[in-house]
Amino acid sequence: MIEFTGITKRYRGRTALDDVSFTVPPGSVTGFLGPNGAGKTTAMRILLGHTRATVGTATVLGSRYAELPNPGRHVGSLLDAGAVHPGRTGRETLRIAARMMGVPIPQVDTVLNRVGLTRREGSTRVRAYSLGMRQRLGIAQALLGEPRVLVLDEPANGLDPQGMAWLRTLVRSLADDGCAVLLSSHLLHEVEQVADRIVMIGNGRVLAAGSTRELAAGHDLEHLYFQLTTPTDRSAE
Ligand SMILES: Nc1ncnc2c1ncn2[C@@H]1O[C@H](COP(=O)(O)OP(=O)(O)OP(=O)(O)O)[C@@H](O)[C@H]1O
Repeated sequence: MIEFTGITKRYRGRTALDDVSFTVPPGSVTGFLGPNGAGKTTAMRILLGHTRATVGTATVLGSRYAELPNPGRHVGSLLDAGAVHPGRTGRETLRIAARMMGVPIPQVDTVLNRVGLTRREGSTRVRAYSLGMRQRLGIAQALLGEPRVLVLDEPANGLDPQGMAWLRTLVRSLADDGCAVLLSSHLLHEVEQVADRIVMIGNGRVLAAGSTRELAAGHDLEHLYFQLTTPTDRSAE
């Protein structure tokens, strides 16, 4: 379970999040939607203890992330797939993470296999990875500790159509096994297919939250999205 309660985040007078409250229940996928700059990554960074909220609390499994013993065993996250040492191989990257989390080393090959990276790709330095391969490695790292909560920021970035279909199946099966999954994306059609619930934010505020079916209400998510989010007039900037 993930719980955001009254989260406000201000950066030098600019409000990135404004009194944001929502939950992500276990056994579900919650799609986190909103235009560029809406505050999705900021909310996830606060949840994962990368930055502090100005006001409010964000908890995961009932505790603040920093208070969880060995958090990687409870919460898997993918925030920036590019933030991996380029000189290490995928397998080395995961082995280091496994040692830090106290995860048995054979689990490294299990997750590499689960994300569809071959043995050869696992032995390749990350600098030679495509965007999609980096994304898969990031997802492998998120899965390493067999967490009950997953926080994935735009995990479909760079994945080809097969990769996106694979990601949908993976995320669905994790939720069906009881995981609470929070997944941000701009790919409305993808989210519509996999998410049980939607939280839509704009300008740092929750615009809509509820079951995907109820929110789409006979239309599709894109319809709702355009109804709720007013595009910024960039020509005026
Ligand atoms: N470290 C920071 N310092 C100042 N402002 C920041 C910082 N991080 C984010 N912001 C601002 O907070 C707001 C929300 O940004 P955030 O990255 O959370 O949006 P997002 O919904 O994830 O966007 P995108 O879809 O483009 O990834 C933006 O106005 C952004 O410029």
